[in-house]
Amino acid sequence: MPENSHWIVQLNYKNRTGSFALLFAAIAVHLSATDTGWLLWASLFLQFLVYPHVMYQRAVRSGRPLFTELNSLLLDGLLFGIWIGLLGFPLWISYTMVIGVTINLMVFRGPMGFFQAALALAIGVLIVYLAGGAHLTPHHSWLADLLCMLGLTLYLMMVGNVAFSRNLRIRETREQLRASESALQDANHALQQQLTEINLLQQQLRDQADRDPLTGAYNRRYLDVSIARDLAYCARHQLPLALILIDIDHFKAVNDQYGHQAGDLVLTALADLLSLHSRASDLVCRFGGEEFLVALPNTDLATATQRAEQYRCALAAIRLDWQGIQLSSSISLGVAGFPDHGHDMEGLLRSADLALYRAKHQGRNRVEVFAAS
Ligand SMILES: Nc1nc2c(ncn2[C@@H]2O[C@H](COP(=O)(O)OP(=O)(O)OP(=O)(O)O)[C@@H](O)[C@H]2O)c(=O)[nH]1
Repeated sequence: MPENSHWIVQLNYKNRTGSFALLFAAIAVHLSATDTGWLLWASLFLQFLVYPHVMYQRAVRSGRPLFTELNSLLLDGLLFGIWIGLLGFPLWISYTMVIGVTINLMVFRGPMGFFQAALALAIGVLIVYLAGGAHLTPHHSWLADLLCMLGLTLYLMMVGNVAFSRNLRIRETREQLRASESALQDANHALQQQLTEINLLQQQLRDQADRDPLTGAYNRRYLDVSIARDLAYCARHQLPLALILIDIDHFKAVNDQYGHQAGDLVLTALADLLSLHSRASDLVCRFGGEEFLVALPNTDLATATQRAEQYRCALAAIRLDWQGIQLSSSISLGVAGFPDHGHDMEGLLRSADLALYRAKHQGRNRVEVFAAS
């Protein structure tokens, strides 16, 4: 028996060989009470002892075993109809055949199977009738009836057992599916978390690429991209834009006197202060060593000058604690505005730098606005 043939083919083979053998015995008992010719005996032998094996070989060799098997069930019905007609409708034998064929087809085809079984049986009987062989002699033989009852009972028990084991298998499969689904959900959840972490890390990396690591202010690279965009926007909408260039006064002296780390403290404090006194749309950038630049889109010169003054006063007012020493610093600031003092980044920066230069030369700790001289 090939192991890889369809399970329905296997099942029907077992079912057919067993139940046909019992039917053979029942019909043999039934016929032994009558005067039966050798042809009928031979037919009985072929139908119930040889036919199941032929049908099985046919299904196994078929490219569509399930389809072939279901067709064989219809053929069973037709042949059973012929036997019922030929035997003169013996009660238990007929009943066993009708129930067997009907249940077999209904298992695989539902209610449609019932009608197909009824049709196949009826055609079988009709063939016998048309051939003139039909007669009604439903006499009883208790042994034949007993064999039929036994066969039918065994058959129904087997159908019930198959239904039970298939149902069990379905339940197990469903549970396995549920477990896999839950594992998949867990994996999906973990993946989502990893994705969120990756996004966060990417965002941090982007931020790090755009910012100065010491002060957290934006770096020159970011400024170049951002200011070009802001300038284009302000030019298109005829809005002002101001730059404030800021330089810490005598910063070298802080480093020399208190050390580089004290200088770092001043730089960080200034960056924090600039961010604190700026709008979200402003850009605070560390421009060089101790130089910062604030870009203020949509801000006129007067407002920018006020802001620069605000920065200056705020730094002058704070004292930074460095190892018990109170550090104080001042800044000089140069202010330039678009479009009056330059139309591009270079022009504006040059103007702001000149204003800063003047603030330094006029005594430091002051704000100067660019003025063409
Ligand atoms: N602590 C610290 N110092 C820095 C950093 N970057 C640049 N500097 C120092 O900043 C100082 C800048 O000095 P200068 O250009 O002479 O300017 P200044 O001493 O501020 O003098 P004025 O600008 O003329 O008032 C140098 O000593 C640099 O070493 C930094 O990241 N940390």
